[in-house]
Amino acid sequence: MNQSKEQRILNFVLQNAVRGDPCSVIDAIDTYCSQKEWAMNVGNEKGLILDKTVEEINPSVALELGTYCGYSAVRIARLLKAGARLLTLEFNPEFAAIAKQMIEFAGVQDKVTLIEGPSEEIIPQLKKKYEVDTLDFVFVDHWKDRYTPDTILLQECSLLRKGSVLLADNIIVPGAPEFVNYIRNNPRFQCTNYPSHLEYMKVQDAMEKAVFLG
Ligand SMILES: O=C(NCCCCc1cc2cnccc2s1)c1cc(-c2ccc(F)cc2)cc(O)c1O
Ligand SMILES: [Mg+2]
Repeated sequence: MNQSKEQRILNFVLQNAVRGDPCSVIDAIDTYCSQKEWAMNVGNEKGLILDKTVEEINPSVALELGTYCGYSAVRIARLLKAGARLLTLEFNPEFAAIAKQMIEFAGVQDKVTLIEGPSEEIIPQLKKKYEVDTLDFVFVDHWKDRYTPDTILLQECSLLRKGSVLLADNIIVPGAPEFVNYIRNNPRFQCTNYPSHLEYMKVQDAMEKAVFLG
């Protein structure tokens, strides 16, 4: 049975990065995916926007929708203060298995809770089952047609508080036009657009930051 692309990415990291060094894991994934096989990691250019947003907020509790191979989970977790935590949701069991190994190799497993399942099922469980009060930061990077319903669901589940920050990937490619329309016309959110490029490509993309006003 030949290997998946995601398994090849993990193998490259295991052979080329340094165990316990998140930056070397991030660099190895970016090297592989820019030189060998494209993959839907947020990448280094948009990754720097993610880094700056996380550093600005310094979240105690962060949520990621869409783990994939764990690239952005490692990027976020490496910046979290002692005691802070990241919950990351992945729908695909194969991707979740790769991400678990990636997160452990990077040495950030103590900060990260990887949850397998659909967002619409998991989000309503965050308070009771995962002991979340409110979320300081949400990185939105899953199915593009779930950005809006899940932003509504987060509000319905009282998981956002005044100042909670959402950062959404892929505003242009693949695109999330319904989300852009929803969030920019919603008086309860203060939005900022960050033009960038699709990971590992010269194609325009963007991220959208939305601060919940309560
Ligand atoms: O689809 C993308 N990401 C979503 C996959 C999420 C699956 C999940 C659903 C779900 C539901 N509940 C909980 C957890 C989860 S995880 C994606 C795609 C491209 C892309 C692909 C081809 C292309 F030509 C140009 C860009 C670039 C990107 O940066 C992406 O993020
Ligand atoms: Mg993305």
